[in-house]
Amino acid sequence: MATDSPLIIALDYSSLDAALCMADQLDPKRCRVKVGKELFTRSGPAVLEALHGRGFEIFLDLKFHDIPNTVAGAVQAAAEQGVWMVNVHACGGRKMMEAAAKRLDDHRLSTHLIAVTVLTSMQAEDLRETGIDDTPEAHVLRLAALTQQSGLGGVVCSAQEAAQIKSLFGNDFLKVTPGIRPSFAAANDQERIMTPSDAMRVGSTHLVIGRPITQAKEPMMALASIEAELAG
Ligand SMILES: O=c1ccn([C@@H]2O[C@H](COP(=O)(O)O)[C@@H](O)[C@H]2O)c(=O)[nH]1
Repeated sequence: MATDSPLIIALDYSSLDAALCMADQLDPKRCRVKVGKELFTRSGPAVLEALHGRGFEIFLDLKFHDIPNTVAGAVQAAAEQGVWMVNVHACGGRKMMEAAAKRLDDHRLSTHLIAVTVLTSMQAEDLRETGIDDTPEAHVLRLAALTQQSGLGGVVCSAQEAAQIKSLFGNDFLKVTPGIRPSFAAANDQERIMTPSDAMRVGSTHLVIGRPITQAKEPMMALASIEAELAG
C-alpha cells in the first residue's frame, strides 16, 4: 500500500537478515525504505522481493553511472523488479540520462527516475579536488537543470539546496534529500545537513534517513520523535 509520508528509511545493513529485522519494525503505511549498494551487493534482488512482500515501496539507490546503453539497461532491470524509485548520477551526462528515461518510457515503466547531483558528504574543497571550482550549491543547480532537461523527475540533493531547486524547477520536480540530521543525531560523514522539519519547510519532497534511526539505541523511538517533529 502506498504511503504519503516523506520518510525514506535507508536500510544500510550488511545482511538481508539485519535489514529485514529493521523492516519488520517499520510500517509501510508510515515510510518507504531505501536499498543501497552494500545491502544489494550482499543480498541481490532477494531483498527487493522480501521488502515488496512486506508492503514497502522501495527506492533502489544504486546511483548508476556508466555509458548510456548500460545505464538504460540497469534502470530497466530495476524498474522491472517493481521498485518505486531508482537513480543515476547526473554527472553521467545528458545522453546517459536521456537514454535511461527513454528506456522507461519505451517500456511504459512508471518507476520514478531521479539523478544524484552532489553527494551530501561533499563540501567545496572535495569538489575542488575533482576539478570543480563551483560551490556545491552552484554545481547542484547546474546538474539539476541538466537532469530536468534530460527528462528525469527529480534529484538527490542536500536540503540546503532544496529551496532554490523548488523555485527554479517547480514543486513537482522531486527533491530527495539525504543528510537529514535530527538535533539528537551525530553528523557522521555527512557535510551538507539539515533537520527533518527544516528540510520539509524549505522544499524537500522526501527525506532519506539512515543512521539517526537504524543506529539509534531505540530505533522506533527515534522514528517517532522525527515524526513528531514533522507533525509539529
Ligand atoms: O548524496 C547522497 C546520496 C545518497 N546518500 C545515501 O543516503 C543515506 C544516508 O544515510 P545516513 O545514515 O542518514 O547518513 C545513505 O544510504 C547514503 O548512501 C547520501 O547520504 N547522500
